[in-house]
Amino acid sequence: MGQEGGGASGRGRCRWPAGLGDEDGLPVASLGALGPWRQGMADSAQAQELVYLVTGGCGFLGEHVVRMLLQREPRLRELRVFDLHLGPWLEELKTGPVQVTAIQGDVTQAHEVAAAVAGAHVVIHTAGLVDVFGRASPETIREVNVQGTQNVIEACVQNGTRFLVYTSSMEVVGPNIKGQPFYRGNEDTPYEAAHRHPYPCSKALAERLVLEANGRKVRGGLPLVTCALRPTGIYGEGHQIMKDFYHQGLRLGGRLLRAIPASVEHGRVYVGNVAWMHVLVARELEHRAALMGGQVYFCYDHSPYKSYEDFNMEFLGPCGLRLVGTHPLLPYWLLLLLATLNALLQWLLRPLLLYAPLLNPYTLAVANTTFSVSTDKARRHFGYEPLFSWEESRARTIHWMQAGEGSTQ
Ligand SMILES: NC(=O)C1=CN([C@@H]2O[C@H](COP(=O)(O)OP(=O)(O)OC[C@H]3O[C@@H](n4cnc5c(N)ncnc54)[C@H](O)[C@@H]3O)[C@@H](O)[C@H]2O)C=CC1
Ligand SMILES: C[C@@H](CO)CCC[C@@H](C)[C@H]1CC[C@H]2[C@@H]3[C@H](O)CC4=CC(=O)CC[C@]4(C)[C@H]3CC[C@]12C
Repeated sequence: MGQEGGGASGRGRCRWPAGLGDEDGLPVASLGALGPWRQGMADSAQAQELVYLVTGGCGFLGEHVVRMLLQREPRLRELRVFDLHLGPWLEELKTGPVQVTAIQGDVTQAHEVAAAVAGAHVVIHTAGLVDVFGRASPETIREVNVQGTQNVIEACVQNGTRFLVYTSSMEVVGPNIKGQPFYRGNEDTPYEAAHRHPYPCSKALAERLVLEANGRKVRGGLPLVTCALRPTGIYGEGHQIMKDFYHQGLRLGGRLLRAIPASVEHGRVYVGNVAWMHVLVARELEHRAALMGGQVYFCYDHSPYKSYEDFNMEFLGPCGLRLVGTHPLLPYWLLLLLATLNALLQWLLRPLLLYAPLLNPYTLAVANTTFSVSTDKARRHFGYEPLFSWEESRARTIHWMQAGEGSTQ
């Protein structure tokens, strides 16, 4: 099953596995009066029968998915949390009615993945190496993001697990190497998805593998049903880069210097809503396999369209920082020079130490290119509505920022 329409497909200059057809014309879901959330709640009298596996369940997004599943999936019997590094917070979840099983493992190790998947009904695969700063080698990024995903798919097939949700990324589409804007586009918007950086290349390859696997026969003969969610830049409780900016601002005496024009629009989405979308998709894949199988969905909510820096100020402002300048304080050519110098320094210092600042030519290009989404595909296909309003998402993020050490309030 291919994507709906033939638009922003993520088919770029990375090396792709064998082609996948682009089928179209799927019927639009009619959800009736009850949205899926309320249907789920109505299900609460049902037996707790399902086993879910969340890979990367101790990461920024993964933790929110784990907590959301425990709160909003009444049919859950066992929740397996698989991660390279297990968080201590998992312990407190083990006292509830659902069996929470922590599995320390590596997605690049096929046998570890297979053991974790055995007996699971649904896999939510969020594990990934999120690195646009040159911390890891391209080979490692590929190994974790592409081979790790292939291992997850094979484990589903071998074990008879039928439902697989993959956390992809907007980066699968863009911004592309030409720096072309993607302004409030949707899943069908035509856009040349051409990448060179290892992270978007790896996410695009992995997404392709997941979509191609839709319809494969799993053990027992039934078809695998897969789909991919593409978050834009995620923010919320646990967002490390937001904390990095906060500390950078403190070092600069409570100021951040504007580097990117305010007119460059960035799509951002609250982590609680991204987690909610994963939970809903996982639940609805079973009932709407023909419609949703092999599909991609951007993750979206009611967060406002703003530049990356102006958006961050929604949270950093209440923590006592201010953004200096209505226009970039440095000309773009100078920023690019600094970014290039950073990349050169990283290369020179690599034998001695890891130098990986936020600014490099790739992050500058992403921050400086409009990429925002406007779509209702998730609502049409599986009744998604954001669980958290913008006001609530903002308040929760500010609360988390202020509770952290070093807050100026
Ligand atoms: N942070 C963002 O703005 C966005 C993230 N994404 C995607 O969402 C997913 C989650 O990202 P975040 O939560 O932000 O990153 P994160 O780094 O906080 O979480 C990733 C988790 O995967 C685990 N992991 C890494 N390598 C592993 C391996 N070999 N085996 C098992 N576990 C491994 C890490 O330990 C970590 O807990 C990733 O797939 C990422 O590509 C997509 C769009 C935007
Ligand atoms: C030029 C600097 C001046 O302040 C600002 C640099 C900001 C960058 C570190 C970020 C700007 C855009 C971010 C990326 C974007 O949100 C999309 C992403 C999707 C993912 O799947 C992973 C994370 C990221 C690549 C995200 C990373 C940080 C930025 C490049």
